[in-house]
Amino acid sequence: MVTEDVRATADDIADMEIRGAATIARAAADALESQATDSDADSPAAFRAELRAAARHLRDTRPTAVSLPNALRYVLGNTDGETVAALRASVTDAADAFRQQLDRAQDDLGAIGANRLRDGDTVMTHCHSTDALACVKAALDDGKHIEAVVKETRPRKQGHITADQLREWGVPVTLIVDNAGRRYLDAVDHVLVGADSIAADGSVINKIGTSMLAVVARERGVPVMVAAQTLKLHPDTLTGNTVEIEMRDETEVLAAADRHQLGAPDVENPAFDVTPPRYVDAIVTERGQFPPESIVTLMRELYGDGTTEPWAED
Ligand SMILES: O=P(O)(O)OC[C@H]1O[C@H](OP(=O)(O)O)[C@H](O)[C@@H]1O
Repeated sequence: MVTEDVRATADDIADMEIRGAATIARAAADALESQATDSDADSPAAFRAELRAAARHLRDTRPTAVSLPNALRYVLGNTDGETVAALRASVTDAADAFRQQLDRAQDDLGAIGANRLRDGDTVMTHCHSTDALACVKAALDDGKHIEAVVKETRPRKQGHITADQLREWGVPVTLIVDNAGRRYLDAVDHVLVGADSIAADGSVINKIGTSMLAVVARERGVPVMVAAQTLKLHPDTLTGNTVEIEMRDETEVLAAADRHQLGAPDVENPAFDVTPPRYVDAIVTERGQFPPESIVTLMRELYGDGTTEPWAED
């Protein structure tokens, strides 16, 4: 009942062919739309059940980036109608509106984040975040000269994607290994990262290594700026739930051939870590920039006191 298209998108998210919290959210909305378009359900109840099953299948791919369930919630929450045709049209409209909101949020966030960057500043990045890069792009569009020190970001080296994008925009880039982060902090004006989830207490859940970078940035007196549209706010944390940290396959850290050489050490590969709010100077959203401790106010305004799971089985 879940279409091939949805299964393929879910596989691509799980394998990180589709990655980055905002991009995952967009792909999830696209996939629900394609489920609705391809559905041959003969009753509204059957159509809704299919859509929920598709959402569950997508939801089960990666656990940490809250943009994924938030996207599913948005589309399912705006699905309405008395007939299959009306339901189908409402899913398309919801997916469209969601994509537009995503683009607008990133543009608005970029303009706000750019105000923190002065002409001649150098930023240090970790991983690849389209929200973070939107701030750099807006600063460039304002005519500012920005340079970047880009951390490689083991084990999957998403820093290469960041470096490519920045070079394309004409930003001078210095690529460094993760362990060189502290050495280069004295040469930068900001640490600029994205987020996969923001907790109600202002903790930032982002690519593994972010917390270590933030702690040494505080020690060196370099401000840490987190670019995260409100889609990254994790409503479940309002009720005390913690954010699950994805553990990925050990072969991303130790290839099978090397494992053979080394014997059998225990390998752990957490994809994300938690940076406590005291190490973060500002969370930049499309609704303005916030000290991390005050983000809970915005979260309550947008999500109320918790969330529903509209994909749950009847
Ligand atoms: O939404 P945008 O800002 O593009 O990305 C946000 C975050 O998503 C990425 O996770 P992964 O590479 O999918 O594990 C990085 O942790 C990045 O900071």
